[in-house]
Amino acid sequence: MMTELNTATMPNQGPKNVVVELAEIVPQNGEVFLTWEDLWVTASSLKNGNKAILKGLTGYARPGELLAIMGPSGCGKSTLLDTIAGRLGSSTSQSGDILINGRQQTLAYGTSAYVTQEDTLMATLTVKEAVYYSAELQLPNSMPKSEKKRIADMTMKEMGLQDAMETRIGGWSGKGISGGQKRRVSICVEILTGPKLLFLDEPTSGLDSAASYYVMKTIARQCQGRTIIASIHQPSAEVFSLFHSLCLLSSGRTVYFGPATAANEFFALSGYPCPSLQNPSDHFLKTINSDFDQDIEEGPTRMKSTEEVINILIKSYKASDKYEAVQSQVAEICKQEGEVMKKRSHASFTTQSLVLTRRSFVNMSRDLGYYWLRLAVYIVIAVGLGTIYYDVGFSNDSIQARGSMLMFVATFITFMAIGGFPSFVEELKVFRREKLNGHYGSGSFVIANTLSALPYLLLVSFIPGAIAYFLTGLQGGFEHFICFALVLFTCMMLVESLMMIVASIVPNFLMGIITGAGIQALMCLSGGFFRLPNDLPKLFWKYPVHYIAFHKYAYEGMFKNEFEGLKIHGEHKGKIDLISGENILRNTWQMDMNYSKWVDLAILLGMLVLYRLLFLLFVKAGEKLKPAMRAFMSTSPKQINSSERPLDVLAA
Ligand SMILES: Nc1ncnc2c1ncn2[C@@H]1O[C@H](COP(=O)(O)OP(=O)(O)OP(=O)(O)O)[C@@H](O)[C@H]1O
Repeated sequence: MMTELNTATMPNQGPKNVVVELAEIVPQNGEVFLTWEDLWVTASSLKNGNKAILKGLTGYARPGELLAIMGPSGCGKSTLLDTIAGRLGSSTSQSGDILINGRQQTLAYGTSAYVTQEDTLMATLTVKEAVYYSAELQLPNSMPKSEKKRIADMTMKEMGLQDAMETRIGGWSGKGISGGQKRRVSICVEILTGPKLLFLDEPTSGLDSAASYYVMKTIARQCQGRTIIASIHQPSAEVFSLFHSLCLLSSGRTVYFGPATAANEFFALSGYPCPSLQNPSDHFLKTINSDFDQDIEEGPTRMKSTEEVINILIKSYKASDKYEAVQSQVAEICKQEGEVMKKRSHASFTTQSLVLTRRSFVNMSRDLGYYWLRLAVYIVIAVGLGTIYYDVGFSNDSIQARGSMLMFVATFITFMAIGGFPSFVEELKVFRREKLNGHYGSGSFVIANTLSALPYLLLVSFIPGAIAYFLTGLQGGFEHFICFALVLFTCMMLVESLMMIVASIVPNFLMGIITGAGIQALMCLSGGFFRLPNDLPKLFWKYPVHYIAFHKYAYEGMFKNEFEGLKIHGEHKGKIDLISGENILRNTWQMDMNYSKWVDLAILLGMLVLYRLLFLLFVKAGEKLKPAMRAFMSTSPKQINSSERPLDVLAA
């Protein structure tokens, strides 16, 4: 489509009629046209009030093109990407129109991918495993396994990862592949399915110039039928030549938006030509970087501050044919009201749950901090418990000893399940990234995490449990031991589930550990051991905390298991009396004897299901609440302080 535009007079340019080529703008085969108009983003803080990050940006991205967003550090590149990808944090508010194919619609599940600046990968997997698992998770069930493997191998090769395929990714738990290779793995797992819309936040950071070129070339090659938007810091001339369009930002304002090849001419016509032998992108960034307060030479004698130069460039852009072309293109795309985005076909829920279970199981087996370290510490503690309470006997004193030993197991051993929290938080980060990119849903993750943890939790509860149980000489019999170990196992799973809920609410793992520990401390205080049930203050501690705390049922289950059927050899006036365990439970520990230990175990299992469902609910609520909060916080541009509005908007 060709449109003739009458452009306004531009500094250093005479008025002219410009013929701008408008691309074919009817989206086909799930293609995506993305437009944003008068986009404002503000961050609000109590200390600094409202601060505009993006100031009235307008632009578009089309299928078959690679749009590069460039600008000095802090100019708003990531914010722009986050905003148009619908991922803006709730601490910011936005206004303006973002349309997909001319419609106000959300990106359908799995149609877009976002490679974030931070590489969030599973540190324990090798590159090959990470990409294979990702292919199995994302590609549809109808595709043969060999084809999935072929696509994964080809993509890894394209990303230059063939030599690192067998190396572990590594991370906080140990060194693995380099930062640049991680970047490439992150890109690799997102382009496996060829999403129709791809956002890349600084895909070349950490890469050397050759790797940057090859990675960007691979990305540019994916453009056919796809819309790709990448923020980039400092592209070499070769990388720059791969861009179709360029969006140049400075302090949240557009300095230039248009064909990448025409940017040089724009700078020259605005009075700031690129010196010969200088990389054009270096020149652009140097000219518009106001962070260092450098004056820019303008002729042999005149100097201008960077801020002045930026304002000149912005005015120049506003008066240029490029600006007109952007407005016309956006209007034209919006008029079309094209395709409604459809979900991409992907692996079934069962396949995703199974693949995730396998992946999580492998991760848990390789991450020492997840279970192995805990198993070792538990064994040491169990030996400690067993030797301190060794062969506890049946005397009067053994009542207190048995009670203390069981309380320690039900409270402190389970409390230490918190130790696996950092590993879980790392896994949760990977889940969040993959979930946002539509690799799978929250349900598969919760199921997979539960199933993969089962064997390890059985190990860490049964082995140390057996050591402590038999060394102490608690009630003999298989049934008694199984009940004791099952209560311990369920409590450990409950603590893990509690920590999962905490992780879904609290932003970082240090705060998570403190919060989780605090909640458990309150529950164990009201569990009925440190203060007997009838002595607990009625308000709050007894009703409701005592009944909500899983410790009540854990103590009851373990105590009933131990004391029921037990005969204690008590001494009364020099004579030996046999005291029944039931009496001790009723009178010494004030236990509710209206139901059996198995009911306590069943209540604990019910709580476990409830906790896992709550975790699922919190994860899902988070997904729904974020956009709602953003919509609630969205402001109209008029609410933004007028001093923040850019020159061009004020002038209009
Ligand atoms: N939630 C927020 N609250 C307050 N300020 C914010 C928030 N998000 C971004 N900013 C500020 O907005 C500006 C732009 O941030 P952004 O991350 O988009 O920049 P960038 O161009 O991507 O930078 P870099 O290239 O260094 O990654 C920065 O000054 C940043 O401090």
